[in-house]
Amino acid sequence: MARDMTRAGEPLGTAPRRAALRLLDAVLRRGEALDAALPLATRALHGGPDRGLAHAIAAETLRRLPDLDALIDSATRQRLPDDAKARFVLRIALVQALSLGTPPHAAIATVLPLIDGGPKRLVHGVFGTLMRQNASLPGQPTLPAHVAERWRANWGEAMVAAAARAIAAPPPLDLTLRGGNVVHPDGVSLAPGHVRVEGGDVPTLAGYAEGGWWVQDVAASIPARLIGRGTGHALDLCAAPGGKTLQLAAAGWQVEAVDVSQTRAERLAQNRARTGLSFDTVIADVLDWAPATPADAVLIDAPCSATGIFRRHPDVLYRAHPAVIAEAAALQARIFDRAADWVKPGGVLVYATCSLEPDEGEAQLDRFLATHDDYAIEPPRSDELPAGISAHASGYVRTLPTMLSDEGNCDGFFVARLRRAGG
Ligand SMILES: C[S@@+](CC[C@H](N)C(=O)[O-])C[C@H]1O[C@@H](n2cnc3c(N)ncnc32)[C@H](O)[C@@H]1O
Repeated sequence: MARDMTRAGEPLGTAPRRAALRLLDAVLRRGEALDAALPLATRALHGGPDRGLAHAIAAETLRRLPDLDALIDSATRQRLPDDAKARFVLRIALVQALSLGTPPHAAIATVLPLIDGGPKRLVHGVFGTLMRQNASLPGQPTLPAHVAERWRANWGEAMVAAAARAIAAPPPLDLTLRGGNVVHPDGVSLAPGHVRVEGGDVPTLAGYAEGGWWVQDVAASIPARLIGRGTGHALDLCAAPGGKTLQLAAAGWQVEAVDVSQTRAERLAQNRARTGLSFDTVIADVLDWAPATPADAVLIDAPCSATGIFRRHPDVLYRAHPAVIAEAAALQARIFDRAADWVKPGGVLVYATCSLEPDEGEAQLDRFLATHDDYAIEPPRSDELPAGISAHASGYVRTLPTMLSDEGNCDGFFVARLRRAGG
């Protein structure tokens, strides 16, 4: 039976803060994904609101980490080690008081029990000093230095500034529409079959139960847009939870959706049931598996560092180390090469990653084209792309945080469409 982690004698509300501490520990010390750590870290909490609070505290701490640490360092004579529990607890107290609107006395009272015999007086003292100084967080968050440095080197200063601005505010919610007359919340449309809404609790939004739409960032809708409408056989490789599978099925294709993860494939099944769209699912490792026949269209949404989705998943900023990017890039190259054999002559191959790292995008395309002379890049027409997004001069699509800045930005994606010779 679930047990509230608030222990006897602790202030009410300590339990979600303890769960937030566990989440931060999972991400920052063990390199786990925030969402993957959520079930275990929050398993003893009663109900959704406490779980939501724990997640919100941890996610906001990750969005604000360098600025929170700078405040902590300004108020300690001896720098606290990065992994000191006192630093973790201070981050949680400060982010609540300075960003989440928690009254300071509640922010500190609910974290002090987490110190467990540690330097409570130090934590209390640092927090009190900063509150008396009217400490505040900058309007534009500071990105972790190693990420800012890498992105500056690859994309320039304007991209780093745009990324920092983009992480400051909750991103809008993009919906992909199934087609026809479907019920959906009001919003702004940046492309056919797309609507951007302000956000909210997804299952309560208009039309969710009817299954006429699904959540998918506008940039994430580009890969399937570049395959377009068709009635032939389409392979969707690395398909779960299925945003692109649903798009392809809605566009008329006979889709075979392949993913290695049984758990994630369950999300594919739920999405199929809710939208009423039809497609086949295969649970397999694409490095071992092969289709029975080549397909008219193949979409690879390759596993990657996911740095392009840092707005909704700020933990990627702390997990996507160079070694992780290099490992993902090696896997992407293997999947890309295998999929090349699964496209019919004259068919189309779309390669995509939700990454802001050229090694997972531009460099993959260069390597592929240098080793596959039966493929040529097929640049998108402007009417195939959402408003405000254009193709790179080399014919692929690269979305960056500098794009759609007046509309609420978009995820970072790399998408290339290739046509196989013959047919
Ligand atoms: C970027 S996500 C896919 C998102 C999905 N295409 C969508 O639009 O909802 C990458 C997926 O690749 C899957 N994956 C990773 N390695 C794989 C492999 N070797 N074979 C098949 N699927 C793999 C993961 O389970 C994950 O679901």
